[in-house]
Amino acid sequence: MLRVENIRKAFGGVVATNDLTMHFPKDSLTAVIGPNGAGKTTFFNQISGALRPDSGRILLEGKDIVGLPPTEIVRLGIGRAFQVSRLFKSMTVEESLRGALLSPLGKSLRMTGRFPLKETRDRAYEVMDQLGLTQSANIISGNLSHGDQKLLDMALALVLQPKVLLLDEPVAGMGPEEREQMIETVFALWKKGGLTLILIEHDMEIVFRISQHIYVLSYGRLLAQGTADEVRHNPQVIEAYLGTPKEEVA
Ligand SMILES: Nc1ncnc2c1ncn2[C@@H]1O[C@H](COP(=O)(O)OP(=O)(O)OP(=O)(O)O)[C@@H](O)[C@H]1O
Repeated sequence: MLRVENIRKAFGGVVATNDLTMHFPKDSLTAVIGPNGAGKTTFFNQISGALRPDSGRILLEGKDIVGLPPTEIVRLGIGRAFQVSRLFKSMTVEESLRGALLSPLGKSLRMTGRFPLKETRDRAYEVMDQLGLTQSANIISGNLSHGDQKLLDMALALVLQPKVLLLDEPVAGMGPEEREQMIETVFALWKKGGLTLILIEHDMEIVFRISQHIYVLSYGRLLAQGTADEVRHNPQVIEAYLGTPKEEVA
């Protein structure tokens, strides 16, 4: 579904992503982890088109998307929910979602037939149902709890029916209960099928629990990859996180 080949991005002397090659098969759930400053956000920024790689290719279903504007990348099927919610704070949840569908981008998706629904309301409610937001349909977005704001953030990406969804730290800043709920929601969403999910997350317990495949970055490079068990016991990963190869991560 999505393949990045040798992407490199430097900021002055800092190489934030250094020759990264990764593959995200259709309908997979993959986590990208790494210590602070490893290059995770820069990696997402390149996929979503916010940053252009200095070199390398990003192939979505075989088409190189490097250099395309972010709106075009969304139109091609890559959605992103942000670490910090960017919401229409003064609109209700339903209005926000319908607003996204009525935006030029939403309209163009509907017209190309990838989004065949005539009624934006139906689509808005479908996504609210999926994420457990229906009861909050009439609440002003700015008044939602932190967890529900993150759900709305995800809903705004989902309402446009992405093929690939980038989730940037979905449980950041949440208490244990909210965190559990969010992970269940994300996992159920992915389980339903039809979505290739890529997750940046600092909470290792969650990453190890739900990911099919994990890529570990360190100083912009791919340090390790594999299943949860492979990564958890990888001495290089343990060293990168704990500074000592003697103990195990988590
Ligand atoms: N716009 C920028 N200008 C200069 N340096 C940057 C910029 N963005 C990122 N960097 C640097 O690139 C490196 C990778 O940063 P990035 O934010 O991608 O890491 P990260 O893995 O997402 O970190 P965190 O987990 O702390 O969010 C860091 O050294 C960071 O200081």
